[in-house]
Amino acid sequence: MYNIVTLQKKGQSLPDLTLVMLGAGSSTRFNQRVKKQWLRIDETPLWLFATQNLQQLSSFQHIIVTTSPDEHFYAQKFSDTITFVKGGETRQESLANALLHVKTTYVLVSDIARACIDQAMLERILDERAHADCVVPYLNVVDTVIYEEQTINRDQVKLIQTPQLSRTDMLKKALQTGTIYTDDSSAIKAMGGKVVYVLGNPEAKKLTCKEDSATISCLKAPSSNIFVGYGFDVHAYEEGKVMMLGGVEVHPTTGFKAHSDGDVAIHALIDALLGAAGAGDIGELFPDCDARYKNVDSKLLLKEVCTFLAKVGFEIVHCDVCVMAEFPRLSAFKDKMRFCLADIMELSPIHVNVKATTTEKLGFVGREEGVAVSATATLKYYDWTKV
Ligand SMILES: Nc1ccn([C@@H]2O[C@H](COP(=O)(O)OP(=O)(O)OP(=O)(O)O)[C@@H](O)[C@H]2O)c(=O)n1
Ligand SMILES: C[C@](O)(CO)[C@H](O)COP(=O)(O)O
Repeated sequence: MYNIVTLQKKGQSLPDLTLVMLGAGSSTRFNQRVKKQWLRIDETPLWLFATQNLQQLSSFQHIIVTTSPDEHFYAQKFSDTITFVKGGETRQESLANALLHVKTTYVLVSDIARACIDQAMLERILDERAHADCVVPYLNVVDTVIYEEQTINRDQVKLIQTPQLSRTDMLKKALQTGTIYTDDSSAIKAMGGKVVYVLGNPEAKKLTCKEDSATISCLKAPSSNIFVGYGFDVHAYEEGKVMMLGGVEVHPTTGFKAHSDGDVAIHALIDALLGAAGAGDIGELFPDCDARYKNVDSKLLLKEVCTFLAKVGFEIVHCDVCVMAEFPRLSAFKDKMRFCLADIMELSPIHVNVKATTTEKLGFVGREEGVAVSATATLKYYDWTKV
């Protein structure tokens, strides 16, 4: 667990300040399987890297991170000192959700996509807090600016950055108007609040498209560590059902007792994959009390897990599945399972191994009460510096 409260503070201590990190975007313009908030900077996801960076520059009474609803359960596993709030459809909706939890007089709101904020820039912002409803960093424009076919005076154009410091009461009020603004200062200004502009920093550039990542200097490559996960699952036989194992039909009339299709091999494999990512277990993603998963084809669950792992920054390296069954005999199906699983995981078939064994008539497998499967999976971080 990352213990962010123990990181050393270099900067000002502002006990009446909450930090809100906005990280619930859909990363559409980044246009990669991995979402930009989950790029690993060495071992740390970008959203946490950006949060820790600000936390080292100042003290905050409370830290809130907005996450996409699908990634909320996973983000929570990284820290027990951060409050995680599910984001909304727009940046503003995510901010409004976070503000419900803010109790301090001031709130500093930052895009997780602006990860390289420096001490001097943050101090310029914090130093102005008594003089404005919102303090906002900006950059001057150095290029000619044409707006609707007309060249306009570039000296009157500002490029707006984050973090922005607002009086919490003003920001809460400003967001109640029903208009969608692309930043906090625009909402406060529209309400007649006082906005003070301080110089930002080109280094605080927002990571928007893939190409930006090479130009943002504080972002370091992901670690080359390999992560191993282990999964185990058991299902009892049930007559009158098709038996699915490893995505393949292996028996027409004796299947498994289960909420889903009972593919015990895929379930063990999913647990191994989630284990390697530190993402809990299959029940956290697909609860067996959820009607959506009644009789569900487990191949679809595996696909969903693969999409999730890619989104949060992982690539699958290799999987090994060991099926323990007295019945049916599986040697004729092992290769079919391997190819089927490899196809779903978009792996070369050589990186999926399927083994079958009996348990020499011992235990519940030996008594032909059911089938047990164990699986391991290895993952590595997606190397966004090489693509
Ligand atoms: N519904 C949203 C949309 C955006 N954000 C956050 O607001 C910041 C600015 O948004 P942007 O960088 O544009 O991120 P995305 O919305 O993810 O990008 P895109 O528009 O390309 O999908 C980001 O840190 C993003 O995660 C958010 O918390 N909730
Ligand atoms: C808040 C912001 O980063 C200031 O420049 C920007 O407006 C975010 O806009 P986006 O549409 O969410 O990228």
